[in-house]
Amino acid sequence: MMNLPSFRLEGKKAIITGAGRGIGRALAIGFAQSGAEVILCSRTESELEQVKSEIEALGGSALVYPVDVTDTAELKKTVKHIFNDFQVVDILINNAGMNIRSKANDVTEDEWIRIMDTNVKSAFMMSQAVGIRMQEQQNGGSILSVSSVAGHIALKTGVVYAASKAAMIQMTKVLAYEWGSKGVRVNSIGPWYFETPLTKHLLEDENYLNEILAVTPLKRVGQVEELIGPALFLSSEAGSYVTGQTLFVDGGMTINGF
Ligand SMILES: NC(=O)C1=CN([C@@H]2O[C@H](COP(=O)(O)OP(=O)(O)OC[C@H]3O[C@@H](n4cnc5c(N)ncnc54)[C@H](O)[C@@H]3O)[C@@H](O)[C@H]2O)C=CC1
Ligand SMILES: C[C@H](O)[C@@H]1OC(=O)[C@H](O)[C@@H]1O
Repeated sequence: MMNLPSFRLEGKKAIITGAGRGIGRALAIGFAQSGAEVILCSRTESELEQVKSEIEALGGSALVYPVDVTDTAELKKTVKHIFNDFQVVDILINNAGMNIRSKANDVTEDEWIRIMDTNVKSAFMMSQAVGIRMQEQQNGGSILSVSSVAGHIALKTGVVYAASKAAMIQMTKVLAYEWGSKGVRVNSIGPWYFETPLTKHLLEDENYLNEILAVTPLKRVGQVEELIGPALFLSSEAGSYVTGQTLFVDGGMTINGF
């Protein structure tokens, strides 16, 4: 008889950034339904309160910490506040992100700063602030960043966005390398298209959607609920010997078969 690994999160505390809508909201609800006490972070308090209400209606537990993750001082103060309230945090999900889909010829310095600050700097600063505390915890912790297939192959969704997501993949490897001995696992997931407020307008364009489906072996875009399983695997005991990896959740898109 083998000890089957658990995907359950009872007794675990999980911080999720960008938890107010889209992928972050789905992961927050899914992790709460898996037993975790979820700590909801994003700029929009009203969205977070709505997700908190949804989680509580399902019998789960959630707390709201509004924060702009691009403001490092505010981010560090919020993380300190969270640890004062919880003492231990077991899981961090770096999900907050954005995109401005400019062609390379048209990218402005402000666009570069906004995308890199939101997608990469915030993920590193959160990982550092939370990871330093996780290294002091008896059971370490798990950090999961939401990258993208755009960090692995060329897309037409913006060169700066792609660079930011590639940076997250490499950051994942080096943090895993440095923190493994302290029991902190660091991984990322790389989604292809999922219907969220970030992508809804794109996926409503029939021609654009057909282009996506033409390169997607499963011939459909993802549903945000389909990210919960991969995220749970990497964040729970079921993924206890996995670190430094990026799991592409992409309908097969990155295999580029012909
Ligand atoms: N939807 C998709 O097809 C894909 C999304 N992704 C990534 O998944 C993550 C979530 O994307 P979606 O849910 O689609 O986007 P979304 O736009 O629906 O949600 C983004 C979330 O991040 C939060 N956020 C943005 N800037 C913030 C800031 N400065 N401080 C705090 N919170 C902030 C927003 O409030 C929102 O809750 C992003 O990192 C995105 O790059 C990756 C691949 C595909
Ligand atoms: C697959 C990409 O990550 C996806 O493409 C977009 O246009 C959005 O920005 C999503 O991130």
